[in-house]
Amino acid sequence: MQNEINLTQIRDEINSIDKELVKLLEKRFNLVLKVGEYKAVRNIPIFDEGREKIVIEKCKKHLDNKKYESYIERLYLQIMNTCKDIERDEIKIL
Ligand SMILES: O=C(O)C(=O)C[C@]1(C(=O)O)C=C[C@@H](O)C=C1
Repeated sequence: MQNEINLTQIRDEINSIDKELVKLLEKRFNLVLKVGEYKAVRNIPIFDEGREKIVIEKCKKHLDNKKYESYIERLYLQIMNTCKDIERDEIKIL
């Protein structure tokens, strides 16, 4: 059926975008770990509210369609929460 073929094609495209997203997220995680190490050796707190606001504002500006702004905001809060978890879990300064 035409509709099923179309669904498969769209899902293939989603799969390939997910592949790129995961690769980029992994790069982001690796960079965040470097920030975490920098902070750990200097005793700087992981959470930086001002930086998180800047990240969200910058990301919203990258959107072509402003109707997604609040979704990008929520998604980035979640991404940064996960990044903070990674910093807490992975960085062990003895
Ligand atoms: O830039 C930092 O200071 C980070 O630790 C990275 C990051 C982020 O994921 O972008 C994570 C936690 C902070 O609250 C702010 C930003």
